[in-house]
Amino acid sequence: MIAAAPVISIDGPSGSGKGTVAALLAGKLGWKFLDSGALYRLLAFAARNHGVDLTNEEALKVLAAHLDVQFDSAHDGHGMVIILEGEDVTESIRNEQVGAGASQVAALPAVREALLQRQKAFREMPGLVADGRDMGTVVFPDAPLKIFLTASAEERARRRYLQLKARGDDVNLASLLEEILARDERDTQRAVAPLKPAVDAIQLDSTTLSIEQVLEQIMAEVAKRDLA
Ligand SMILES: Nc1ncnc2c1ncn2[C@@H]1O[C@H](COP(=O)(O)OP(=O)(O)O)[C@@H](O)[C@H]1O
Ligand SMILES: Nc1ccn([C@H]2C[C@H](O)[C@@H](COP(=O)(O)OP(=O)(O)O)O2)c(=O)n1
Repeated sequence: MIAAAPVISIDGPSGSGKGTVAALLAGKLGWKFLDSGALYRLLAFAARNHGVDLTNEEALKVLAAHLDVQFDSAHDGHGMVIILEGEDVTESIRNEQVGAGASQVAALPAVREALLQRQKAFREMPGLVADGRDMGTVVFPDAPLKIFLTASAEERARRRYLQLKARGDDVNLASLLEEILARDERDTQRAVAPLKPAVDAIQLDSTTLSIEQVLEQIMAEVAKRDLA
């Protein structure tokens, strides 16, 4: 039997640093990268474009199954470009409105089922770093290294505020904190694949850690397991 490619799953709430750390880790290891949240964001974005209501599970299931999306490496070699139906949506899916819509469609079982195979297909040699909410619990339960990354809600709101402000978005810290708390609530309380640490996950609180310190701690776990 051919061994499956190793997976490092990084799950956690919004703003804990998953996406940043997962992309850096994948770059460092030369592994593939799955930003699973982008799929839910793309679905919420496509639904708005096509006039599909975010509660219409049947229509969203069909849309999810036919989502015409491409993840390309950026020309400068950093990051990823996301193309939806021929349009570059890399930036436009990154606001809190799309994030909230993503969290809403992500609670629907038929949507999660429709996106499951698409996520599993990212698993390729030499390995995959996967970021999301249920990477270690549902999509890649056999991942040899599972990280559950957290930070206080206040710190996560502060990070998101700085990130969106740097892009030129008109943002407000108090409402970002409210949105983050509402999303935490929806993501942890839903019936299917709720946000929770896998029993064998390593929990890392990044509230007072820099991105480099988080990366160092994960690399130490990679080394312990001889993954690279
Ligand atoms: N440990 C950290 N310390 C300070 N800022 C961080 C840290 N981790 C991530 N950030 C910043 O916080 C913002 C949100 O991080 P991101 O990776 O998008 O989080 P997530 O994917 O968990 O929502 C980004 O601007 C990122 O640079
Ligand atoms: N594996 C995943 C990834 C994201 N989701 C849902 C729940 C999240 O609130 C939204 C958006 O996820 P995303 O990781 O892009 O959001 P953040 O960058 O953490 O703010 O999608 C999910 O249910 N399962």
